[in-house]
Amino acid sequence: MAAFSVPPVEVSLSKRVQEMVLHGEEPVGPYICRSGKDVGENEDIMSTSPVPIIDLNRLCSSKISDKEREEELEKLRSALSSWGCFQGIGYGISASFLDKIRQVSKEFFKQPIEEKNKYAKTVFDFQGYGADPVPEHGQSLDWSDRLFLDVFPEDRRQYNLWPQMPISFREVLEDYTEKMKMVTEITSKAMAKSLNLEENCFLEQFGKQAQLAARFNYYSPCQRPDLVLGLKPHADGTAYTIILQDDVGLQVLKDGKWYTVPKDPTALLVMGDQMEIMSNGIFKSPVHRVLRNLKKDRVSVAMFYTPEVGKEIGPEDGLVNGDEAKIYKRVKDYAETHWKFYQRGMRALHTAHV
Ligand SMILES: O=C(O)CCC(=O)C(=O)O
Ligand SMILES: [Fe+2]
Repeated sequence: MAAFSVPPVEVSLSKRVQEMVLHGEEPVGPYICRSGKDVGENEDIMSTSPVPIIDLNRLCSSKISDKEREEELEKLRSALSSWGCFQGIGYGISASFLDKIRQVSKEFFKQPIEEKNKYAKTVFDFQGYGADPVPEHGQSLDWSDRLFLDVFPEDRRQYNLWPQMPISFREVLEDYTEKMKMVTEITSKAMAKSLNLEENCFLEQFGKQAQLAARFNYYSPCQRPDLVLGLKPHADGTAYTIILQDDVGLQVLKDGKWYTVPKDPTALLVMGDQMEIMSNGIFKSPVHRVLRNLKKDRVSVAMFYTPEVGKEIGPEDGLVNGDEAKIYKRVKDYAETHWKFYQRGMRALHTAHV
């Protein structure tokens, strides 16, 4: 299968965008529309989308009948094999806590650049404040502000890069990390059960030291949302990513059409490439992007969940009948392979095909 290729963006535009971000400028003038669509495309941002909602409480609670549980599992399987993602609710995390993590994220980004630059990273680093690593000449850059922090295993934390302001940032992120560990456990088990597999099989593949990294994204209001994207079309190289948003802007591609992920204060969106590999292609990993908004800013927290460093993962035995049926092979550190393609605006899933 050919790699998914996103239309290249002019090198000059990429450079210009980065310079403008640094100087807090807004885009004006005849730039190429980065989504390749007509001006005014953002009008569909408010359209309601049928991105499936899965109630995880219905899968875990003893008060739910077997029939209802089966129905929810079927819904989950169908969501992941058609949309490749779902909005998860019922994880048992309070709305007020989710508001807290959105709040500290926004407060961090609203600070003056000098304050944020205390946590600045170089263009070669992953962790810290600032744009993605930029080794590729002409790599297309996103119109967003970012903070990227490894949060689990704990020895990967670089606390010197964790913001000291707002004052509660560290405590809230530590708490959020614990909650996300619980979310990955519930989600991985639910995914396995939806495929009639032993519930721990995916967790065992990821390993006990599976990694979590938080990417805080901030998209300021933009005078020309028709000209720039907050985040270019891409898929995630993670086992799966868990996205918390405070407003609309995120869109997923399905059957050639972009759908806006609705705003739901307690929902966590789940999607990622490695689940496609481990489910032997039954689940799909969707391409997604983020649009900018004329008047409102937006914050999201993407928690990247990846297998332990150096751990091989592959299609579950229960899903393949002999090697012929295998669509994907076993891979190791796929997220790194993915990253190299991502920087060139491409997908990496073809590298995992048999
Ligand atoms: O901002 C969002 O909602 C999406 C973020 C995302 O796709 C990413 O960080 O990979
Ligand atoms: Fe993403």
